[in-house]
Amino acid sequence: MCNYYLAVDIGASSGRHIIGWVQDHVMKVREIYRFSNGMESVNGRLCWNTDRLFEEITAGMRECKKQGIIPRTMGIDTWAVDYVLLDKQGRRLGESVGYRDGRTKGMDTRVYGIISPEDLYARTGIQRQTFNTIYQLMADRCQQGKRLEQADGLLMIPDYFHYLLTGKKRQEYTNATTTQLVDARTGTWDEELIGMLGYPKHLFGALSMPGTVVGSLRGEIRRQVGFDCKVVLPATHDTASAVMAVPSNQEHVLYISSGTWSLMGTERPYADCGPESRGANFTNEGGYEHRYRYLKNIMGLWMIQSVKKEWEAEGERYSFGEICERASRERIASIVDCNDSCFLAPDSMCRAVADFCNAGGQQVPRTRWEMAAVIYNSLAACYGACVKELEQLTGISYDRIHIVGGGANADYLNRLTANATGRTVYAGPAEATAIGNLAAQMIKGGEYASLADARESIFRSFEIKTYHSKNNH
Ligand SMILES: Nc1ncnc2c1ncn2[C@@H]1O[C@H](COP(=O)(O)OP(=O)(O)OP(=O)(O)O)[C@@H](O)[C@H]1O
Ligand SMILES: C[C@H](O)[C@H](O)[C@@H](O)C(=O)CO
Repeated sequence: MCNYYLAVDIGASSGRHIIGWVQDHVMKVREIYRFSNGMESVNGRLCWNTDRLFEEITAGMRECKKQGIIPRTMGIDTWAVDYVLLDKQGRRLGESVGYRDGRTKGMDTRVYGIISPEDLYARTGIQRQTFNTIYQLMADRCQQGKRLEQADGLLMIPDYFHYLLTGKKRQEYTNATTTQLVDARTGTWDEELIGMLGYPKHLFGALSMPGTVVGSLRGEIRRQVGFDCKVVLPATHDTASAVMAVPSNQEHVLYISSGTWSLMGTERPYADCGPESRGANFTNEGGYEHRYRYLKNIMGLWMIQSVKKEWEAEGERYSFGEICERASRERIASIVDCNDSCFLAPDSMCRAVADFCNAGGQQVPRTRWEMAAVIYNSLAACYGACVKELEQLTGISYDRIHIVGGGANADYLNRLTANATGRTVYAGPAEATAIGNLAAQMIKGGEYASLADARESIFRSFEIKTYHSKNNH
């Protein structure tokens, strides 16, 4: 008899319930339930529909019961930086505004009036992104009257869902670091910084590490889903979970966690909060066992998701596989800077890409497939530049790149990446985030002795495709 574990992995574009178990030291997984996700406009703000997402979470749990698979433990991971405020009764206070909403415009200037960007980076090691929680909280303070002062609790999105499941409020460490309010050295909230910014201190409690037991399901949830189980914290930031599933125990490994975003970097035992890292806008996000994810956010497959959606609105529906394959036949050479802020939340991604090409005197894509080819080639070019920066900053030469996440399925992009970086690319597993989520639970459950043990098992359990570069570095 094997033990089942349930990972609920909710990305910015889709969520899924994945059941995992270990047999003869091999990890097996099975998808039980899948649902879509995306920000929705509420009163002119881009928000997450947390009520619907929670309904999807319990619907997937009911499906587990229906299939006769009762997990021993479960855990939820999601994207980072966004949060829910709670009132004194523990109810959600207002909407959970999504990171692509424009409310943080100008909030960085306000924060820098209180603390310089240099000092902020030296303390937290987190890259500057206009949507980090630190700036969102400033927007809350400046634009939402007394909402922040009235709040009795602040939970990041997965913490909020764990709370709805168990009634227990926990603030998980890996996701907390993306707020840009955690001290990179101590791994605890930077209370002095929080005080300087005037954020209510009672919102920031003790941080809990992945592997912590949150508790059992509340009675109401037990009745709804038809079973009880323990909720165990995974690395609740999806990127932290994905990196746990990078299938290698080599000392120096480069990875790209490729989904809505492309997170490219390496795992390190310490944070580098120095001026060179700040200048290159690398981040030091907190990872499992206080490892650090030294990486850069690259706009990622959001660009492809966006053009796909636009084409669908025009009545043309294509799968990601089809888009990728058709793009591979094109020869257009135009390249855009994927990290330009014009691609963060444009009204039309197609127009934003075309305008960028036009402004630089490059060929403007004329067809859908040329548009997709420009995006894939631009992402690969960005990865190529990022490898160089990483090698310069770390002083280490890397010979391989592991691509994990849904983007590992993008065959054409993998080939372009191998050529643009001059490195061998290993693509897979595609469900790395859910697998990393499961790994944290399975280590807690005694199935694996350590993260190294889990990674070795993941390497043997899932298909990993190899792409050799035509341009050796
Ligand atoms: N068969 C495929 N061919 C090409 N690309 C693919 C394929 N399958 C998935 N992708 C790419 O992977 C991306 C989805 O990644 P993933 O499923 O990890 O998304 P997500 O979980 O919603 O995002 P995230 O967790 O990063 O926010 C898609 O946007 C798509 O571009
Ligand atoms: C804003 C993004 O959510 C975040 O930076 C990224 O790490 C992520 O969570 C991708 O899923």
